Amino acid sequence: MGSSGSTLRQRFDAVRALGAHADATSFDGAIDDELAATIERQLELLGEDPGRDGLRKTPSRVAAALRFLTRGYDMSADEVVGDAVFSESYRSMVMVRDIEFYSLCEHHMLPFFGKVHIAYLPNGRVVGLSKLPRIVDVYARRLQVQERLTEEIADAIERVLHPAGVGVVVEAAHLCMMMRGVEKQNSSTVTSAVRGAVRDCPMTRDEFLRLAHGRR
Ligand SMILES: Nc1nc2c(ncn2[C@@H]2O[C@H](COP(=O)(O)OP(=O)(O)OP(=O)(O)O)[C@@H](O)[C@H]2O)c(=O)[nH]1
Ligand SMILES: [Zn+2]
Repeated sequence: MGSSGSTLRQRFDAVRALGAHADATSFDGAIDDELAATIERQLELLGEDPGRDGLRKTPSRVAAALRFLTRGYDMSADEVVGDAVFSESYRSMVMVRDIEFYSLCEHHMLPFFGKVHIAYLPNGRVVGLSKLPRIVDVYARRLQVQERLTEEIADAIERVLHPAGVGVVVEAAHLCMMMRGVEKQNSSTVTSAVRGAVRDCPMTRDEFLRLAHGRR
């Protein structure tokens, strides 16, 4: 599986290669059933009784939750933006701040979550504002590391909008550093990706950092 994730078809083929659901008609159904079976097995290995009342539906619930939390694999930035790109002469910085996100770290499959700030410099075109948080979800709803999430959001905005510059800042807390491992409750991780004039022009870069830190 590459960093962009596999397609539903590839995942279905993988499920079929295991010999399960050879004649299933629904890709989604086959994957959900196979996921639930592995979760039932995990419960057994953890010493639980998957047959007891409270756990009977847990494998299918967890399967559905995992599919929801990784639904970005079935989405693309181009699709979510659609035709919401509009000709405009406005050329100053546009920033959408404090976009909350939830992702799963690819090392432990535990949540990391926080806020994304996105800025771009229009180059004759602006994008519908809601599409920026939608782009965040396309890449956050996958197994990720924070650095790649940051870069992928910036890459997508460049590709879709061809702006004069892009800046993305991600601030996050990682549960794998909080509830296990080093058990540090108050650290936060900040990553950034800057492109075009947001990287190369000192004044623009300063404006971006000021806005990203909530100063005017
Ligand atoms: N760079 C980066 N590292 C991450 C991210 N999420 C989790 N990690 C780290 O991935 C690393 C995996 O290290 P390993 O030594 O293989 O795994 P581990 O023994 O579980 O490590 P500890 O968390 O230190 O107990 C850890 O240092 C995690 O903090 C992320 O988004 N970016
Ligand atoms: Zn982790």
